Amino acid sequence: MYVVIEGIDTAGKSTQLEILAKKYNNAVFTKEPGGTPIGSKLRQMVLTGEANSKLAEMFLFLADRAEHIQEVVLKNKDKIVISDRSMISGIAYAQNLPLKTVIDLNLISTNNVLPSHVILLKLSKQELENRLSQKEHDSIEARGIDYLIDIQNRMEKTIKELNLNYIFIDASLSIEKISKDIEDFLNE
Ligand SMILES: Nc1ncnc2c1ncn2[C@@H]1O[C@H](COP(=O)(O)OP(=O)(O)OP(=O)(O)O)[C@@H](O)[C@H]1O
Ligand SMILES: Cc1cn([C@H]2C[C@H](O)[C@@H](COP(=O)(O)O)O2)c(=O)[nH]c1=O
Repeated sequence: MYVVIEGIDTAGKSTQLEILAKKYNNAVFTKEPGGTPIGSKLRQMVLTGEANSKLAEMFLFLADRAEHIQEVVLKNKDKIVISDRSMISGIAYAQNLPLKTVIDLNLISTNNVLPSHVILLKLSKQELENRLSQKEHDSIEARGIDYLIDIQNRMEKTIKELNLNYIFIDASLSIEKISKDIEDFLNE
């Protein structure tokens, strides 16, 4: 089982992962970017805005993803792997390129491995504004509200385009209700 939890910045992914970690104590918890030693270095580079070129930035994420799939997802394919972000973020955040092109590049990076379960936490513009106002922004969050809402729409489109097994959850529901919906989805 390869489960991914997706959503734009502040959607509540870490909050739900903390709850999942208590329920699934035999699962492998991981993340993109940064789920491997090389990935940690790549994460630092992208989030501090070292790449000036958007294309270079996307290739850094793709490198992280290729290493992560080989070293974490495939090496634990007999276990439950639960990841904070995945190729869905990779496709959605690379919004300067056509969806089809980015999907193809991402499928190369994952060796065609797709998640078995996708959880997308969806924020309203108002709730996103509220949550972003309460934290310091990294170089991607600094791109603003409209940018992130566009990314969220691309996430939804990507999940449907790839015909994945998914649940979309309103991220402004209570933490407990979201967690229950996730548990039901994983137990289906
Ligand atoms: N269901 C919820 N209702 C209200 N606030 C929430 C809910 N879930 C999370 N939060 C709050 O929203 C903020 C962002 O949550 P969290 O860090 O879990 O998001 P994230 O998706 O992991 O963010 P990022 O991608 O930026 O790391 C935190 O202050 C958290 O306490
Ligand atoms: C995987 C991936 C991520 N991003 C962006 C999304 C976030 O702004 C950051 C990651 O930070 P988080 O604390 O882990 O949420 O990177 C991206 O632009 N492209 C990607 O492929």
